[in-house]
Amino acid sequence: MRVGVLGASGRMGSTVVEAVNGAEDMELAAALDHGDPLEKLTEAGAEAVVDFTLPGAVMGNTEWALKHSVRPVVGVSGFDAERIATVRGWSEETGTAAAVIPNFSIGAVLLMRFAGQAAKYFPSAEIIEAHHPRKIDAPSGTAVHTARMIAQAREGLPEFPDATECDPDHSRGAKVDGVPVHAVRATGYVASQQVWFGGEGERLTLSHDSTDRGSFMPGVLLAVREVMRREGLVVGLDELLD
Ligand SMILES: NC(=O)C1=CN([C@@H]2O[C@H](COP(=O)(O)OP(=O)(O)OC[C@H]3O[C@@H](n4cnc5c(N)ncnc54)[C@H](OP(=O)(O)O)[C@@H]3O)[C@@H](O)[C@H]2O)C=CC1
Ligand SMILES: O=C(O)C1=N[C@H](C(=O)O)C[C@H](O)C1
Repeated sequence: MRVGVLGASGRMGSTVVEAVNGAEDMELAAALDHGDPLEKLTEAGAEAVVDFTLPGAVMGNTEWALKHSVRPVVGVSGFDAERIATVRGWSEETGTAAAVIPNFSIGAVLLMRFAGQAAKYFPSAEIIEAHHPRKIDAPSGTAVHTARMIAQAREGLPEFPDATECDPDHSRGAKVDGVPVHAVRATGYVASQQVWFGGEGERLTLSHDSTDRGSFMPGVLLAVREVMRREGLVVGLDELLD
Protein backbone atom coordinates (compact mmCIF):
# COMPACT_ATOMS: atom_id res chain seq x y z
CA MET A 1 0.00 0.00 0.00
CA ARG A 2 1.17 3.51 -0.83
CA VAL A 3 1.27 5.81 2.18
CA GLY A 4 1.76 9.57 2.45
CA VAL A 5 2.92 11.41 5.57
CA LEU A 6 1.92 14.98 6.50
CA GLY A 7 4.06 16.84 9.02
CA ALA A 8 6.95 14.67 7.84
CA SER A 9 9.67 16.91 9.29
CA GLY A 10 8.12 16.99 12.76
CA ARG A 11 8.88 14.80 15.80
CA MET A 12 6.15 12.27 15.01
CA GLY A 13 6.06 12.64 11.22
CA SER A 14 9.79 11.90 10.82
CA THR A 15 9.42 8.79 13.01
CA VAL A 16 6.46 7.65 10.86
CA VAL A 17 8.53 8.10 7.67
CA GLU A 18 11.12 5.67 9.11
CA ALA A 19 8.41 3.21 10.20
CA VAL A 20 6.69 3.23 6.77
CA ASN A 21 10.06 2.76 5.05
CA GLY A 22 10.69 -0.22 7.33
CA ALA A 23 7.31 -1.90 6.72
CA GLU A 24 7.42 -4.65 4.08
CA ASP A 25 3.82 -4.12 2.97
CA MET A 26 4.08 -0.30 2.62
CA GLU A 27 5.74 2.18 0.31
CA LEU A 28 6.33 5.82 1.20
CA ALA A 29 4.43 7.71 -1.55
CA ALA A 30 5.10 11.26 -0.33
CA ALA A 31 6.53 12.96 2.76
CA LEU A 32 5.07 16.47 2.98
CA ASP A 33 5.50 19.33 5.43
CA HIS A 34 4.62 23.02 5.71
CA GLY A 35 4.16 24.65 2.29
CA ASP A 36 3.99 21.44 0.23
CA PRO A 37 0.83 21.17 -1.89
CA LEU A 38 -1.49 18.30 -0.96
CA GLU A 39 -1.84 17.49 -4.68
CA LYS A 40 1.53 15.72 -4.35
CA LEU A 41 -0.35 12.96 -2.52
CA THR A 42 -2.60 12.09 -5.46
CA GLU A 43 0.22 12.64 -7.98
CA ALA A 44 2.24 10.03 -6.07
CA GLY A 45 -0.69 7.60 -5.89
CA ALA A 46 -1.07 7.69 -2.09
CA GLU A 47 -3.91 5.45 -0.91
CA ALA A 48 -3.67 6.45 2.76
CA VAL A 49 -2.13 9.46 4.50
CA VAL A 50 -0.87 9.68 8.08
CA ASP A 51 -1.37 13.19 9.48
CA PHE A 52 0.92 14.41 12.26
CA THR A 53 0.70 18.13 11.53
CA LEU A 54 -0.94 20.38 14.10
CA PRO A 55 -4.50 21.12 15.30
CA GLY A 56 -4.77 24.26 13.12
CA ALA A 57 -3.96 22.37 9.89
CA VAL A 58 -5.53 18.96 10.32
CA MET A 59 -9.16 19.65 9.42
CA GLY A 60 -8.27 21.15 6.01
CA ASN A 61 -5.94 18.23 5.30
CA THR A 62 -8.55 15.65 6.29
CA GLU A 63 -11.31 17.20 4.20
CA TRP A 64 -8.97 17.38 1.20
CA ALA A 65 -7.84 13.76 1.63
CA LEU A 66 -11.39 12.40 1.94
CA LYS A 67 -12.57 14.38 -1.09
CA HIS A 68 -9.68 12.93 -3.12
CA SER A 69 -10.25 9.31 -1.96
CA VAL A 70 -7.04 9.20 0.10
CA ARG A 71 -7.79 7.52 3.45
CA PRO A 72 -6.66 9.71 6.36
CA VAL A 73 -5.13 8.23 9.53
CA VAL A 74 -5.15 11.20 11.88
CA GLY A 75 -2.82 11.37 14.88
CA VAL A 76 -3.13 15.11 15.51
CA SER A 77 -4.63 16.00 18.89
CA GLY A 78 -7.45 18.43 19.64
CA PHE A 79 -10.37 16.33 18.37
CA ASP A 80 -13.51 17.19 20.31
CA ALA A 81 -16.96 15.70 19.58
CA GLU A 82 -17.67 18.44 17.00
CA ARG A 83 -14.52 17.72 14.98
CA ILE A 84 -15.21 13.99 15.07
CA ALA A 85 -18.77 14.55 13.82
CA THR A 86 -17.46 16.72 10.97
CA VAL A 87 -14.95 14.07 9.86
CA ARG A 88 -17.63 11.37 10.12
CA GLY A 89 -19.85 13.50 7.85
CA TRP A 90 -17.08 13.88 5.21
CA SER A 91 -16.29 10.16 5.40
CA GLU A 92 -19.96 9.24 4.85
CA GLU A 93 -20.39 11.83 2.09
CA THR A 94 -17.35 10.60 0.15
CA GLY A 95 -17.58 6.89 1.00
CA THR A 96 -13.91 7.01 2.06
CA ALA A 97 -12.71 5.37 5.27
CA ALA A 98 -10.83 7.36 7.91
CA ALA A 99 -9.30 6.90 11.36
CA VAL A 100 -8.87 9.45 14.17
CA ILE A 101 -6.56 8.00 16.82
CA PRO A 102 -5.94 10.09 19.98
CA ASN A 103 -3.06 7.81 21.06
CA PHE A 104 -1.33 5.08 19.03
CA SER A 105 0.57 3.48 21.93
CA ILE A 106 -0.81 0.09 22.96
CA GLY A 107 -0.14 0.81 26.65
CA ALA A 108 -1.97 4.14 26.57
CA VAL A 109 -4.91 2.54 24.77
CA LEU A 110 -5.10 -0.22 27.38
CA LEU A 111 -4.93 2.40 30.16
CA MET A 112 -7.94 4.15 28.61
CA ARG A 113 -9.81 0.85 28.30
CA PHE A 114 -9.07 -0.03 31.96
CA ALA A 115 -10.12 3.46 33.06
CA GLY A 116 -13.46 2.98 31.32
CA GLN A 117 -13.88 -0.38 33.07
CA ALA A 118 -13.02 0.99 36.52
CA ALA A 119 -14.95 4.26 36.35
CA LYS A 120 -18.37 3.11 37.51
CA TYR A 121 -16.94 1.48 40.66
CA PHE A 122 -15.36 4.64 42.13
CA PRO A 123 -17.00 7.87 43.33
CA SER A 124 -13.91 9.95 42.45
CA ALA A 125 -11.64 10.11 39.39
CA GLU A 126 -9.04 12.62 38.17
CA ILE A 127 -6.62 12.61 35.24
CA ILE A 128 -3.01 13.82 35.37
CA GLU A 129 -1.19 14.05 32.03
CA ALA A 130 2.47 15.06 31.52
CA HIS A 131 4.17 15.94 28.22
CA HIS A 132 7.32 17.53 26.79
CA PRO A 133 7.27 21.36 27.01
CA ARG A 134 7.14 21.83 23.20
CA LYS A 135 3.58 20.49 23.05
CA ILE A 136 1.27 23.32 21.95
CA ASP A 137 -2.11 22.06 23.19
CA ALA A 138 -3.51 21.26 26.61
CA PRO A 139 -5.06 19.13 27.84
CA SER A 140 -3.75 16.29 25.67
CA GLY A 141 -6.03 14.54 23.18
CA THR A 142 -5.48 11.36 25.17
CA ALA A 143 -6.73 13.01 28.37
CA VAL A 144 -9.80 14.34 26.54
CA HIS A 145 -10.56 10.86 25.17
CA THR A 146 -10.00 9.26 28.59
CA ALA A 147 -12.32 11.79 30.25
CA ARG A 148 -14.99 11.04 27.63
CA MET A 149 -14.70 7.28 28.35
CA ILE A 150 -14.92 7.82 32.12
CA ALA A 151 -17.95 10.11 31.73
CA GLN A 152 -19.72 7.61 29.45
CA ALA A 153 -19.10 4.77 31.94
CA ARG A 154 -20.43 6.93 34.82
CA GLU A 155 -23.64 8.07 33.10
CA GLY A 156 -26.45 8.34 35.66
CA LEU A 157 -24.04 8.17 38.66
CA PRO A 158 -23.60 11.06 41.16
CA GLU A 159 -21.12 13.85 40.38
CA PHE A 160 -17.66 13.60 41.98
CA PRO A 161 -17.68 14.84 45.60
CA ASP A 162 -15.79 18.16 45.84
CA ALA A 163 -16.35 20.93 48.39
CA THR A 164 -14.19 23.50 46.57
CA GLU A 165 -15.93 26.90 46.49
CA CYS A 166 -12.99 29.19 45.74
CA ASP A 167 -10.48 28.37 42.96
CA PRO A 168 -9.63 31.53 40.97
CA ASP A 169 -6.49 29.95 39.46
CA HIS A 170 -8.14 26.68 38.42
CA SER A 171 -5.99 24.62 40.75
CA ARG A 172 -8.64 21.90 40.58
CA GLY A 173 -7.84 21.42 36.90
CA ALA A 174 -9.89 21.77 33.73
CA LYS A 175 -13.23 19.94 33.73
CA VAL A 176 -13.47 17.77 30.62
CA ASP A 177 -16.85 16.04 30.42
CA GLY A 178 -17.00 16.79 34.17
CA VAL A 179 -13.69 14.99 34.90
CA PRO A 180 -10.86 17.12 36.41
CA VAL A 181 -7.76 17.06 34.16
CA HIS A 182 -4.36 18.39 35.30
CA ALA A 183 -1.72 19.04 32.61
CA VAL A 184 2.04 19.07 33.33
CA ARG A 185 4.61 20.31 30.76
CA ALA A 186 8.13 19.34 31.78
CA THR A 187 11.51 18.54 30.25
CA GLY A 188 12.23 14.83 30.43
CA TYR A 189 8.73 13.71 29.50
CA VAL A 190 7.52 12.39 26.14
CA ALA A 191 3.92 11.45 27.01
CA SER A 192 2.60 10.17 30.33
CA GLN A 193 -0.82 9.81 31.87
CA GLN A 194 -2.21 8.68 35.19
CA VAL A 195 -5.83 8.20 36.23
CA TRP A 196 -6.49 8.32 39.96
CA PHE A 197 -9.63 6.63 41.23
CA GLY A 198 -10.78 7.04 44.83
CA GLY A 199 -13.25 4.94 46.80
CA GLU A 200 -14.11 4.48 50.45
CA GLY A 201 -10.83 3.41 52.12
CA GLU A 202 -9.04 2.62 48.83
CA ARG A 203 -7.31 4.16 45.82
CA LEU A 204 -6.59 2.78 42.36
CA THR A 205 -3.92 4.41 40.17
CA LEU A 206 -3.53 3.60 36.47
CA SER A 207 -0.26 4.87 35.02
CA HIS A 208 1.37 4.84 31.58
CA ASP A 209 4.54 6.38 30.14
CA SER A 210 5.70 6.65 26.54
CA THR A 211 9.44 7.24 26.90
CA ASP A 212 10.15 7.13 23.16
CA ARG A 213 8.10 7.96 20.03
CA GLY A 214 8.79 4.43 18.79
CA SER A 215 5.99 3.41 21.19
CA PHE A 216 3.45 4.89 18.76
CA MET A 217 4.70 3.17 15.58
CA PRO A 218 3.10 -0.32 15.81
CA GLY A 219 -0.24 1.42 16.35
CA VAL A 220 0.30 3.76 13.38
CA LEU A 221 1.09 0.84 11.04
CA LEU A 222 -1.90 -1.14 12.38
CA ALA A 223 -4.23 1.82 11.78
CA VAL A 224 -2.96 2.25 8.20
CA ARG A 225 -3.54 -1.44 7.44
CA GLU A 226 -7.01 -1.36 8.99
CA VAL A 227 -8.16 1.85 7.32
CA MET A 228 -7.28 0.24 3.98
CA ARG A 229 -9.68 -2.65 4.56
CA ARG A 230 -12.52 -0.96 6.48
CA GLU A 231 -15.35 1.42 5.73
CA GLY A 232 -16.47 4.49 7.68
CA LEU A 233 -14.72 6.25 10.55
CA VAL A 234 -12.69 4.54 13.29
CA VAL A 235 -12.19 6.59 16.48
CA GLY A 236 -9.47 5.27 18.78
CA LEU A 237 -7.12 2.32 18.42
CA ASP A 238 -9.20 0.35 20.92
CA GLU A 239 -11.65 -0.53 18.12
CA LEU A 240 -8.80 -2.10 16.12
CA LEU A 241 -7.28 -4.32 18.84
CA ASP A 242 -8.34 -8.01 19.01
N1 LIG B 1 -2.03 10.20 18.34
C1 LIG B 1 -0.84 10.01 18.89
O1 LIG B 1 -0.51 8.90 19.35
C2 LIG B 1 0.13 11.14 18.97
C3 LIG B 1 -0.28 12.39 18.60
N2 LIG B 1 0.58 13.43 18.62
C4 LIG B 1 0.08 14.68 18.08
O2 LIG B 1 0.63 14.86 16.78
C5 LIG B 1 0.75 16.26 16.50
C6 LIG B 1 2.18 16.55 16.06
O3 LIG B 1 3.05 16.36 17.14
P1 LIG B 1 4.63 16.56 16.98
O4 LIG B 1 5.15 15.67 15.91
O5 LIG B 1 5.19 16.46 18.35
O6 LIG B 1 4.67 18.09 16.48
P2 LIG B 1 5.78 18.82 15.62
O7 LIG B 1 5.58 20.28 15.82
O8 LIG B 1 7.13 18.22 15.87
O9 LIG B 1 5.40 18.43 14.10
C7 LIG B 1 4.37 19.01 13.36
C8 LIG B 1 4.89 19.17 11.94
O10 LIG B 1 3.81 19.52 11.09
C9 LIG B 1 4.25 20.62 10.27
N3 LIG B 1 3.06 21.34 9.80
C10 LIG B 1 2.34 22.31 10.42
N4 LIG B 1 1.32 22.70 9.65
C11 LIG B 1 1.40 21.95 8.50
C12 LIG B 1 0.62 21.88 7.32
N5 LIG B 1 -0.44 22.67 7.13
N6 LIG B 1 0.97 21.00 6.36
C13 LIG B 1 2.04 20.21 6.51
N7 LIG B 1 2.83 20.22 7.61
C14 LIG B 1 2.50 21.09 8.59
C15 LIG B 1 5.14 21.41 11.18
O11 LIG B 1 5.93 22.31 10.44
P3 LIG B 1 6.38 23.72 11.15
O12 LIG B 1 7.21 23.32 12.34
O13 LIG B 1 7.11 24.40 10.09
O14 LIG B 1 5.09 24.39 11.58
C16 LIG B 1 5.96 20.28 11.81
O15 LIG B 1 7.00 19.85 10.97
C17 LIG B 1 0.31 16.99 17.77
O16 LIG B 1 -1.04 17.35 17.65
C18 LIG B 1 0.47 15.92 18.85
O17 LIG B 1 -0.39 16.13 19.94
C19 LIG B 1 1.86 13.29 19.02
C20 LIG B 1 2.32 12.06 19.45
C21 LIG B 1 1.49 10.89 19.45
O1 LIG C 1 2.00 15.93 21.65
C1 LIG C 1 2.33 14.78 21.99
O2 LIG C 1 3.51 14.46 22.20
C2 LIG C 1 1.29 13.75 22.18
N1 LIG C 1 0.08 14.06 21.82
C3 LIG C 1 -1.05 13.21 21.87
C4 LIG C 1 -2.08 13.77 22.84
O3 LIG C 1 -2.30 14.99 22.83
O4 LIG C 1 -2.69 12.99 23.57
C5 LIG C 1 -0.69 11.75 22.14
C6 LIG C 1 0.46 11.56 23.08
O5 LIG C 1 0.03 11.88 24.37
C7 LIG C 1 1.65 12.41 22.66
